[in-house]
Amino acid sequence: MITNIEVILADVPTIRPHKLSVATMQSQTLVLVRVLCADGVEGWGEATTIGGLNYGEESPESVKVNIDTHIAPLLVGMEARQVAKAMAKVRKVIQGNRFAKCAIETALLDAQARRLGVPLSELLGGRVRDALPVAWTLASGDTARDIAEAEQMLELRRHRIFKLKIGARPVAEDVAHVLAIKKALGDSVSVRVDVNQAWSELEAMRGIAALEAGGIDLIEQPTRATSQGGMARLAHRFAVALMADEALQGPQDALAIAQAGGADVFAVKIAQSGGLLPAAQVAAVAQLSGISLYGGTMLEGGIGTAASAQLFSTFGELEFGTELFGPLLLTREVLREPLVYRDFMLQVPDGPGLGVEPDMDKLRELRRR
Ligand SMILES: O=C(O)C[C@H]1C=CC(=O)O1
Ligand SMILES: [Mn+2]
Repeated sequence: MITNIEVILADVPTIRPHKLSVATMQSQTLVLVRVLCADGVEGWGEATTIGGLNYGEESPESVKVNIDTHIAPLLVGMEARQVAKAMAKVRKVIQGNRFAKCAIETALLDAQARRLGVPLSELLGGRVRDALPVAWTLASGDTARDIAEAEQMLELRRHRIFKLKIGARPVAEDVAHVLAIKKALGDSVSVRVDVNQAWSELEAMRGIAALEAGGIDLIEQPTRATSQGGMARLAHRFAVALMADEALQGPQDALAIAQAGGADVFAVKIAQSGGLLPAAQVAAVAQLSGISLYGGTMLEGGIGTAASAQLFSTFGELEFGTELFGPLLLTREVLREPLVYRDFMLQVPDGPGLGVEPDMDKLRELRRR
């Protein structure tokens, strides 16, 4: 039986300012959900988002209030082993709130997988890989600093895929910044950009043409998430891969984008999809439609990152890799044993459930009061 659900907010500074077109992050608010069950098993999930309400429509505080006030009372007293039944109730009664639903579903699945003594991946169809390629995001805003940072990552053998956050500056300036970095790093690394919806369709036509000519491998969410027609026209026009991120808020969007030819690649995000199982459906739509997969992040800490890794390990095809570097952007670790990044890959934890343990002493110190 589910006996208690607790939501913890923890503010953790980032290792450097992280500049997106919608916000500059100096810290990240981790939103952690802990589900306690009568049989002594507990499960954890994460609902971390980016930049308060700059990026999405749920804030850390709204997730906490909505779980505490509306979602937890629905679940306490229900059978903890019946995860699908519990989530069906939440999905029937609660509109929206995809991040909150994801954290709850993750925690219930974590508990159930621990009970069964299997890694969470095995409840999601079973893993086909034990390590995932991980991109690093260069977002200091400074070209020389970004190049130095990328060279350091190559040296450490931590990342050889780099995603650049652009869209805050005029198109020509952003293009010059990206191409200078591409030129400095050479052809053995993959350089990609994320515009976070900043461009108009006309700006996108100019920007993408220049980036494609400069050897950039992937263009993420160049235009407004709501402009599905625009993305489809751009995807039709250019050979370089275009990826949907903010436009993908679950399986229904996945189906509509696939039918409209509105992307070559899907950034699958567990929270943005509304949970691990809806995210698996997003991936299934992609695979059935000939759309490539990429494992996205909301810059979560170790718990959400482990949950994402458990799901992405089940994807048969993962052509563009992942960006599960969230914990590496944070100055504090919340796990007892940090996730392992080695040889450009994140090792998918293989213990029961998420395969990671939160450090309660560190959380007590970091949590908001
Ligand atoms: O993809 C996004 O839009 C959000 C996030 C993921 C990596 C990063 O640097 O920001
Ligand atoms: Mn993105």
